[in-house]
Amino acid sequence: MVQPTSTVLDKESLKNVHINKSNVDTQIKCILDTNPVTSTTNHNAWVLKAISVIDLTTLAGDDTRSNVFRLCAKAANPLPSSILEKLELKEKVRTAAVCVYPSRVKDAYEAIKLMNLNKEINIASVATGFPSGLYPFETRVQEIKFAVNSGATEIDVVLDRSLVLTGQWDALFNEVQQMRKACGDAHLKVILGVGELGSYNNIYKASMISMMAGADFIKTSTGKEAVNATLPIGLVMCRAIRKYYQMTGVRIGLKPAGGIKTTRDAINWLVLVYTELGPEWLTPKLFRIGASSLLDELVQNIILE
Ligand SMILES: O=C[C@H](O)COP(=O)(O)O
Repeated sequence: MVQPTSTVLDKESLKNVHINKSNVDTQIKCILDTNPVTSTTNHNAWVLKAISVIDLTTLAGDDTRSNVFRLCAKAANPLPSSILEKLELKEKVRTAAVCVYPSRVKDAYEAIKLMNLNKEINIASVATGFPSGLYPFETRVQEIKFAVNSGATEIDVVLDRSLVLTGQWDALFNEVQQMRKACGDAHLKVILGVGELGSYNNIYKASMISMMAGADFIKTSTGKEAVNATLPIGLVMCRAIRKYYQMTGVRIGLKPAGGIKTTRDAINWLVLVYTELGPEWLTPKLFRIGASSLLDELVQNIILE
């Protein structure tokens, strides 16, 4: 669990952040020119890596206990036996977590307990007035406690974007710090809602403030905004994570989420993180992909010879 580090970093220093959009776009083009897929074995290794970092998500108004049970079964056994037999894998492949609404956490907890996989599959819950964050602070914090008490081990909170858009950095820091406290031992992922933050500078600053206030992960989006996880935005967040690591020695995770649907999308994100943060970030402890419809596509793209 990451502790708040406001004493290490000075919030005032964020005033001089200027991120140049055309530089970001050029750098993304260079990164994506590096195609890591060089053979069938290597292609499958990237696909399996992508599966292992998925937070398998259902965040729909019609979510029920039974579809959460099905989601958990899929997270536990994402590959059909026909593929398992052909690949002869040494290690079991599972997704890193499932991600649900607070009221469905109990169902996920019971499903995962039934399979005896509590230590292998994390249970993430969205909270704090997902997706807008525009609810009273008291109820937002109560949602965190409710989800933790129901069995969530990871909490994906949303920021109140208005605090970013009006430059209320201290208020933002205080809110995230209190959310961190409410999580107790659960990991805190802070969803920035990047598509509604107005500029790359704001995305960078909100990333820094969230990390200073104790986020274990910074996450791009709820999946409900018009603009969700894009690679240029991912690059800006990686740069903030790298800067934070250089200044504190603490590694914070990245979770792109929202609109990641294809094998190419997933591999591009892995390449971005590998290039910008290094191979040590390509583990479920430091990298997740939040997605509701990516898994089937990845499984279909495993090449069997
Ligand atoms: O947190 C995860 C996102 O809500 C998933 O978005 P998606 O449904 O576009 O994959």
